[in-house]
Amino acid sequence: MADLISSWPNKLDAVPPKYCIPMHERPADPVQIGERIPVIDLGKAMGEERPVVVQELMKAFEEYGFFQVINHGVSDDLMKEAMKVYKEFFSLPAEEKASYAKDAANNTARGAATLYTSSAKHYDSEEHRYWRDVLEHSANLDGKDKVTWPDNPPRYREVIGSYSDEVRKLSKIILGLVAEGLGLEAGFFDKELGQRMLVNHYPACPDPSLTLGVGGHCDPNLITIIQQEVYGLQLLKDDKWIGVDPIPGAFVVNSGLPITVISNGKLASVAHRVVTNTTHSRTSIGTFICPDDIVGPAKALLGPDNPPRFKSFKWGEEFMPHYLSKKSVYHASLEPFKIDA
Ligand SMILES: O=C(O)CCC(=O)C(=O)O
Ligand SMILES: [Fe+2]
Repeated sequence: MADLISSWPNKLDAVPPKYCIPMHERPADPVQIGERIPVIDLGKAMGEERPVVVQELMKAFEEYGFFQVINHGVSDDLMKEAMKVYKEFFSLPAEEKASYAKDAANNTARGAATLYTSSAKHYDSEEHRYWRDVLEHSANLDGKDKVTWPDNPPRYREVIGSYSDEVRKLSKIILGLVAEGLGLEAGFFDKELGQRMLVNHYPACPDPSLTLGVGGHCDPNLITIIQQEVYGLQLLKDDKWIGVDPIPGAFVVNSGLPITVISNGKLASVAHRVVTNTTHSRTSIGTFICPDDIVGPAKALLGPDNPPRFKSFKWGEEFMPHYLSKKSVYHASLEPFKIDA
């Protein structure tokens, strides 16, 4: 059974050896925040300032692969309620959480809700663990998968059902702006895209300098929409880790590797990681929007001046196995699909 950190009976004074990550990955300064990533006011996207918002978003995805979004349409109450539900979930008794847990070495199952600690596939040795527990399940449009979701706290399915619907709407607005910014037809991303909830819980840690909540990686999906309230997320810009400070009521949005392929290299997917802290546990609610099964450079972008830089591939069958084996090497999972200039 997975050894959930949030189920340990006692608070520890020291980090157990298997949670101490290799020296070269340890965060030199876990609390650094530095420059602020772009903040986009989505309220302006429906009015005459829409072209400005499109430009801001494109610039953010080109330069940072990240932005924060405010006035996004998801109500504050729903966001607070979802965060409460997840915090309650992670503080359920160990026996109850154990019923969702599975072997950390085999955490790729699709569909059913699963709970696991994050063993670091990222390192040569499977011995290393990150300092987080993860709850993961699909949240698809037809709602049929709801029966596999947790039913405790008792309002879980109702609250997270509304939350995942609202965040899906937000993802469509964001992807519509991305399509517009790239010069693609408005409905380019307007499909029934897969959606997953991936919720991280990082307990307070006795020594953040020895651990990471999750190691540096790029996301394998199209875009990720993160709700956070405690600092911990950092992204790699110009070879330096910079922090993403939580803005109350905002979401953090980042572009995953398929966006780089679809945009034929124009938009970035940027490596990010999570540092721990000694005083607060941190829960982050990730909504992962997945691409269509076939991913390739958008045809409308290609021409003599912009030849394809990637081959098309099947996301689930061809890309994901590479991704899962090369996760720590940031963009390495795209290598087999690159076309040399
Ligand atoms: O906890 C976070 O803020 C981000 C976690 C993350 O990067 C991921 O789950 O892919
Ligand atoms: Fe991520």
